[in-house]
Amino acid sequence: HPPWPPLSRLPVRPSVRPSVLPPPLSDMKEKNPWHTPVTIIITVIGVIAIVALVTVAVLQNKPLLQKYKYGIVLDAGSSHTALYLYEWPAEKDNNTGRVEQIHSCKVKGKGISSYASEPWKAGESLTLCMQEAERWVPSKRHRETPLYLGATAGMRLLNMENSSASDKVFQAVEGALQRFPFSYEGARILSGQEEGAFGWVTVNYLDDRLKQGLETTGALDLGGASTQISFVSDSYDGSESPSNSVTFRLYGNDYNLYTHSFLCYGKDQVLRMVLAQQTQSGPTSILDPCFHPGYNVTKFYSELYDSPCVSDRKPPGAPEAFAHRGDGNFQQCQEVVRTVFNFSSCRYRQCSFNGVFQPHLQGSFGAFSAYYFVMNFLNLTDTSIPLQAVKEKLLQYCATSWDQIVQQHPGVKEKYLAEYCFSGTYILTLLTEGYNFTSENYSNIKFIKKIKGSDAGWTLGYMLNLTNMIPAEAPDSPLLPHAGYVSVVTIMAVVLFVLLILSLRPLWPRCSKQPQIV
Ligand SMILES: Nc1ccn([C@@H]2O[C@H](COP(=O)(O)OP(=O)(O)OP(=O)(O)O)[C@@H](O)[C@H]2O)c(=O)n1
Ligand SMILES: [Ca+2]
Repeated sequence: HPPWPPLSRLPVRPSVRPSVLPPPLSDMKEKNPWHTPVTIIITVIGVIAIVALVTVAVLQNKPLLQKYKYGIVLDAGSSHTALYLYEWPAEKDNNTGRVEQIHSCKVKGKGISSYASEPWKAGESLTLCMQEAERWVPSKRHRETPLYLGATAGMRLLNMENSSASDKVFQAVEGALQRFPFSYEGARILSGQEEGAFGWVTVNYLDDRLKQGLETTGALDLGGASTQISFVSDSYDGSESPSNSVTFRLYGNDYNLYTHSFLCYGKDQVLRMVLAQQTQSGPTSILDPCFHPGYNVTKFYSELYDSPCVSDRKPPGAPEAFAHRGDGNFQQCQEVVRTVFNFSSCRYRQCSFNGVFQPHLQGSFGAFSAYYFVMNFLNLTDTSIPLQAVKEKLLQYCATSWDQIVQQHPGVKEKYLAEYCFSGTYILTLLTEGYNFTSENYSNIKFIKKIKGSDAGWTLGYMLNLTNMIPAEAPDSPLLPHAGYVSVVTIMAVVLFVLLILSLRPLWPRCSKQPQIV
């Protein structure tokens, strides 16, 4: 017998709550069983505990207000100086923290070695970029921010030629840098090996290859006065030609790096050598296959031969100047460029050129600085283009008249513009005939400027080394990534809380009788 009348006998009321349901809250005689002081207190304490636990977990592992440290490196190259500003999370100097370039500044004017006769100007030239760095680094970090200056081939040559002049340039630079509130850590000339090795460290650090112990990428750097090649080859253990060997232990891995720096083989000095080759007899005019037809500029013998790379070849009794005229012939240009390489003697198993040992090329390569400027200008950074097609493109480009070139590139400095035919030819010849890249492995080269926002070059590797930012051994990695850790703590806290509530069941107020049907 149903406790209530059958549905058909219920009085029909328009859209009303069936009377079998509990009455509205206001009608209820009993309190909600969860609204007792005990459950309210437990809930509040539980929620506070969970919030506290999660907050501690988050704060403990990752300060919400991330603090950063900074480092500044000045790259005093032969053709120009550039300032690089790096930043990294303050707590993680030497393991998981990643160093990033946050700013760079190109110093106006030429490289510091060009101020040999007026050294104070070398120091002065750095002021604007240094003031910029002062604004970029938060002032309370100024004093602890290390500042380094490294000079490369331009100062190497000046030091060889006139060491007191190079000392004076350094004094001027030092004086200028010490006026800034940073922690000045010195200015010096890097050796060719350092320049090559630190470029390699930079490329592989930015690619995350060192920390992960992956196969490394070789580094090809082309400057104005020297060029570097650095790579790891299984066929090289350092015993053959030890002067080319640099060993590192980084993140628990040993690396035996082959590196060589060719002084005078940066593109500005090679151009001098190529011009020296064409002015051996002291002519008043030359027709240069590496320059565009119609190019015609007066050049001075005294300026051309003012470098240790060519000074001993100055033709005796040469006139003051010569007309440098372009002929635009890639093949003939390559022939002249070849004359700067000496392939005749090698006392090792194998050599690149000038009797310098080079192991078998291995792996991929990143080619940066002037390699990139030139190949990017020529639209030839894509190395999947067959070598033969690259040569054909260059052949066409070199044959284009100077008038047309100037017209087609109104925004490019004429000094740069005039030299891309020569530079492209030199790069191709250096890679294929100097270093022995072939049409098969040419595509292993990548022409790059930046990796993940930081410029490829020796500066980052140099700073990482001097600040001991790459540990020899792999850092202990946390069991869980931060997000996983926080999730686990949260889930555990919620589970514990529910268990607590359940365990307090005996204390729960008993559910009262069903409300009566009215
Ligand atoms: N947009 C640009 C910028 C630079 N260059 C050329 O690139 C060379 C300089 O390359 P860089 O790597 O800056 O050389 P440095 O560091 O100054 O020289 P080094 O490393 O030999 O000391 C110079 O010949 C310069 O004319 C270029 O062709 N196009
Ligand atoms: Ca350089």
